[in-house]
Amino acid sequence: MNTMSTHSPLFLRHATQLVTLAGSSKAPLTGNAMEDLKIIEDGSVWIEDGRIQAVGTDAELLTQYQDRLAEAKEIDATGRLVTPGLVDPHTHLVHAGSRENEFEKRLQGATYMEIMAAGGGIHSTTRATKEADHEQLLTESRRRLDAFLLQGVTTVEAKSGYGLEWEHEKKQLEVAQELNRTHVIDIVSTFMGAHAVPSKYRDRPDDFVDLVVNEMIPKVARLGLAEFNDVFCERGVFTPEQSRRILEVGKKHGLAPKIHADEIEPYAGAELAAEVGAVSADHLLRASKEGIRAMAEAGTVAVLLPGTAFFLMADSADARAMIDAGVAVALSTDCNPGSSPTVSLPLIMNLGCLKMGMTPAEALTATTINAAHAIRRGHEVGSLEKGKKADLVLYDVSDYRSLQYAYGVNHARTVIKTGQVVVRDGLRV
Ligand SMILES: N=CN[C@@H](CCC(=O)O)C(=O)O
Ligand SMILES: [Zn+2]
Repeated sequence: MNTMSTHSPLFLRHATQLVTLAGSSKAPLTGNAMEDLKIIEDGSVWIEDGRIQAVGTDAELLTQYQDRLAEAKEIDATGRLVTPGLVDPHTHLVHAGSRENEFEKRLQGATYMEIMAAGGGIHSTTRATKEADHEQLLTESRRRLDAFLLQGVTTVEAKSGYGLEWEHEKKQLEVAQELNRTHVIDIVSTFMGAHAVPSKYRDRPDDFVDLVVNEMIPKVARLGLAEFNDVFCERGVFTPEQSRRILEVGKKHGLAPKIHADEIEPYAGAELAAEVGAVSADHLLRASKEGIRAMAEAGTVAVLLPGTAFFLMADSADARAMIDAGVAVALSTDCNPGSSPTVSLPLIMNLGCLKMGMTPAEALTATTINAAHAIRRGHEVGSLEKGKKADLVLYDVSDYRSLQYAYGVNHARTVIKTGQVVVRDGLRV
């Protein structure tokens, strides 16, 4: 939502640690640079017209704005950590229903893919989403967005893919658009018509691919319903050849490619991501060494989803190997009812550290500036520097490592979105 502030300037002062991540608006951070959070101690930020006007030590900003102090509203961040608003670059936000029954089945030994092959999984959420009307989807998704916001998330990517028919894919994308207009969180939309092969196409999946590329993608592009095009490239879902076709046709229509790659089995998804110039390849639990190398060369961001590995009781992606190979790594919740029903990026950071060998600093980079680049918003959000959207989070701790360390705890107290306080004392304003 465009919540450009017409109010007085905000002067946030004296943050014990002001994590700025400044200087990387053009490209994501890779290698050792992912550890450099560009922290300012006793840091302050001057905010006006929804944008960051200046960032520095309190002494610097006091000098710069001494003539205007009287008109500003002050926020005292003494003893507090302040970070950029968190960015979630991979969610299935817009959906209906939940899948507790499958959770129980998996605990008894059924696998995610077995459940899907038997007509459950993505198909089950597709049935619920098709039955839901626009209003119901709006209400359910808005509730999830509110929960994201309370944990410091200010930008969220949202995929379709629970319609699998034009009418319902369109409905999901329209709900995402309406949420973008009416909720303070900014939404970035991705079309994912190729999320599963509908049962009536089970024996002729290429006919469904035809439908996606010949009808759905052109309509999505014509109506301006999404910016990205995604596909679930996985054995038993879409092959690398089908995925390539879907992503290449998307590109012709101006939709930037993303891919669900190498999640359950190695399937050369990372290689395909690099080949088609995908903005991001996501999951990558079973990505090959060659695929990782190719992604590093192509500049494809790895969006890793350790909550999904945790929830599916699978081995996590090898974030360490990816960072060491020069791949820019981002982290996401994957918020969806089947493989990761969470809205907590701080929890995901914790799992990134404990399960994937990331450092706390890398995990924070991966949920801010690198996450922003994974959805082509690196110029707008993800760091605190002059000219960027004033999206900030103020926590009840003073050390950034507390965010990854205290798992399952929400430390966000104040959230500022486009220059306005939207969460105060942990509550929605
Ligand atoms: N793996 C594919 N898609 C989603 C899960 C969707 C679902 O199970 O409903 C994911 O990214 O994890
Ligand atoms: Zn996903």
